[in-house]
Formats: sequence, C-alpha cells, structure tokens
Amino acid sequence: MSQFSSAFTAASSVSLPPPSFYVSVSKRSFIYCCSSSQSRTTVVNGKFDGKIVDRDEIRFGLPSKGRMAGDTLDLLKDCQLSVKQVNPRQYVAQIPQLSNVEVWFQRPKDIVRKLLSGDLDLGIVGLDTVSEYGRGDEDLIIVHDALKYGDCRLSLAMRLPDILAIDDLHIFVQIPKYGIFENINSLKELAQMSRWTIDRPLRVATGFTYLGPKFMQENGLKHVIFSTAEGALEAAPAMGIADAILDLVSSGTTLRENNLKEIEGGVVLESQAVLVASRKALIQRKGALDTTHEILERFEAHLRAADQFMVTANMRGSSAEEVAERVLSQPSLSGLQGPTVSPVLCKRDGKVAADYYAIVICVPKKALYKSVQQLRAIGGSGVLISPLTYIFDEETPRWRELLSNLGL
Ligand SMILES: Nc1ncnc2c1ncn2[C@@H]1O[C@H](COP(=O)(O)OP(=O)(O)OP(=O)(O)O)[C@@H](O)[C@H]1O
Ligand SMILES: O=P(O)(O)OC[C@H]1O[C@H](OP(=O)(O)OP(=O)(O)O)[C@H](O)[C@@H]1O
Ligand SMILES: [Mg+2]
Repeated sequence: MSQFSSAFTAASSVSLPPPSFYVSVSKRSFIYCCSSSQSRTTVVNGKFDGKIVDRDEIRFGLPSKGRMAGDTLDLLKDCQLSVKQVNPRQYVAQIPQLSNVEVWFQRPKDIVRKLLSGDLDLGIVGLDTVSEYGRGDEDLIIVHDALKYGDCRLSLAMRLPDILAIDDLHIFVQIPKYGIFENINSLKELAQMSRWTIDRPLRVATGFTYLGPKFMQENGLKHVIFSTAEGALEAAPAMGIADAILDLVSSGTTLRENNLKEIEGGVVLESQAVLVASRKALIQRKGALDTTHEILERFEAHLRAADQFMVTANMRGSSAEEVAERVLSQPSLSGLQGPTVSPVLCKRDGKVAADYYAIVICVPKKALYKSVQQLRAIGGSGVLISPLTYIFDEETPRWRELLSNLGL
C-alpha cells in the first residue's frame, strides 16, 4: 500500500460513523445506544428497531445554523408557519399554527440521524445530507423533493494544469505546466487512466464518505482511496494530499479560485432543500400524517404561486367564448386551467350589455413580458399584474405519491 494508506479509506471498505458512536463494532454492523427524552432506544446500524417512542407531539427538525437555517425559516414564514423561538440559542421552538408540532433546531446531519433513531419525525435538510447520512435507509421518505433553495451539486473536481509565469525578455508569458488531468474531461476518461493501481490509487478528498465510494464503485473506478476532511477541501490537490476532491459546488467560485475543474459525468447528485419524514412516524404516530399533509399543502401552494403572476386584462369581444378562443390561441396565455373570462357589464341605450370582457390568467414569471405582448396582440388593454401568494389546487401529486409510498 502507498504512504497514504493510513489516512485514506479504500473505496471498497464499509464506511462507519465516527468511533465515538460505537458501542460494539463489527465490519458490517454497529450498535449504539441513544437516549430520547422519554426512553432509551436501541439503535442498530444507525436506526432504531421496533415501535416508535410514545409521545404526543410531532417533532420537526430544522437546521440550527449555516446556509440552510435562514432560508428554512423564511420558507415556513412564507407559508404562514412562522417559528417562534424565544432566543437563538434555544434549540426547541414552536409553530403556533401547528399546535401539535415541536421544532428542534439541529445540525443538518443530526436531523437525518435523529429521524433514523426515531427522535425526530419530520425534517428539512439538503438532499445531499439525506443521501449521505440516510444511506438509502427505507425509513426515510422524501415528502417534498424541491423546496427551491440550498441548490448545489455534489461533484468531482480535479486540478487544472498550473500556469507558470515566465519572465521572457521582460514579457510575462503564461505557459501551462504539465498536469496529469490536462486531457481528462470525463469520468470515463478518468476511469481509463492506466496510472491508477493498487499501489498508487486515485486519491479523493471528501466529506462524503458514503456517497463517494458508492459513486466510484458504480462507475467502475477500481483503484480509489478516500481521505476525509471537514472543510476547505479545495486546497487538498494543490497541497499534494489528493488528486481530486468530491465536494458541494454551487456558484463554482471556490473551484475556480483553486484552479480545479469539474468533469463530465462527475456529478454524484443535484441537491436542494427537501422535506423528509420517518416512515415509521408517519404510519404509527398519531397526527403525524395529517400534520405532514398540512405542511406539504402549504409548501406546494406557496412554491407554486412563487413562480407565477396573476394577470388581468380587458378585451373587446362578442362573447366570452369568442374572447376565450383568442386568448387560448396564444401559447403563453393558457393559464393554469384556462382563462377566466367575465363580462364587463355597462348600460347602453338603457340596456345592460357587455362590450368588454375581463380575463384573469396565471402566467409563469419568466413568461411575463411575452404574455403581455401576446395579450396586446389579441386586443388586450389595461393589463394588470399582481403577485400571487398561494395556489391551492386539487390534491397534489406529491401527496398521492406519499400515500402510495406508505402503502395507504
Ligand atoms: N455551496 C454550498 N456549499 C455547501 N453546502 C451548500 C452549498 N449550497 C447549498 N448547500 C446546502 O447547505 C448544506 C450545508 O449547510 P451547512 O454548511 O450549514 O451545513 P454543514 O456544513 O453540513 O454543517 P456542519 O458544518 O455544522 O456539519 C449542504 O448540505 C447543502 O445542502
Ligand atoms: O461553489 P461555491 O459557491 O464556491 O461553494 C462551494 C463551497 O462552499 C462549501 O464550503 P463552505 O463555505 O461550507 O466552507 P467549508 O468547505 O470550509 O465548510 C463547499 O464545501 C465548497 O467549498
Ligand atoms: Mg459547511
């Protein structure tokens, strides 16, 4: 084995949580005890066995700090589910609108762990965290997979050739220095490099010690070892500690500033904030499913509305159907289910008649200007645009999916 073997874990080995968690460890299983407020639960392989702990409240885990914390509270507030926290160092809080819910602020990874151990019932974290710490456990159910913040991707990155500055006749020229990844632009090309052997494997630095080895195995990269660090992973290749890193990327600035490039096929997953629940809690805990339904409906209604504007306009026409024909002839004006067309009634020669019709449609924010142009083209005037707060539709597909996932 290479000189790095002590610091690295081979891709094929089973990766386990930090040793401080273990009571007894074998290669394939670990057992530890965790205490919950009401009883002690035996946890086997990271999840509790048997029935859920008896308690009246539904426990909802929210990120206590970091990137996800503020946006999560904002989302809940936008859904009229403001969290009342007496002071920021207090880890328990309430959502007055949901009287049976107790909020617990936790680190994202601990939210996933506590869902598995039965100490939380619901949580909001990034999909990356659910995937890494949930390890495909069937007890975790993604209730809403796109809360539209915390966007990032877990991606493999490697070093670009260094740029060597040479003072040549007082003119600085930049010459790319030889780099082993110079011509490697895809995962396939990386896997085909003959230089990775048992004695000199590809060294990857990552905090994702479950997803990293899994991804490499699934993609046929045989000779890979992993090292783990808590942060600033981007420094590892330049320090000569690793050949590549597997880390979260959002704007790409950190990679760029550290002379690292992503490669085709190197994205392990696309992540954003998700609402996740414990299957056992949804099935067994009184009120958990109803509360989840309410939270899901509020999230869906808000997120749907956030993408749309409500547009009203007046249009001259001979009948509501004739006006609707014209509106529906335009691709951006079909609305959610079609336009609402109402007569604008006025009195002429002593008779009430409709020369104008008011139309109301929802249009995607992105298509706003195109919609206004199309409305004008078919005779629309007095176009008013208003923000939408919620769109409560019929039962959402996500709720139906959840019920079928639970076998209900
Ligand atoms: N550029 C980014 N880098 C890291 N995480 C991001 C980024 N953009 C979005 N995220 C999301 O934010 C989460 C990280 O949040 P945060 O940094 O607060 O947690 P953490 O580093 O896992 O927490 P801790 O360091 O306390 O264990 C990620 O799991 C991911 O879902
Ligand atoms: O693509 P970008 O927008 O540049 O974001 C990516 C960086 O952000 C995260 O680091 P973080 O800021 O959490 O610091 P850390 O790595 O020290 O935890 C992540 O680990 C990357 O380093
Ligand atoms: Mg961080």
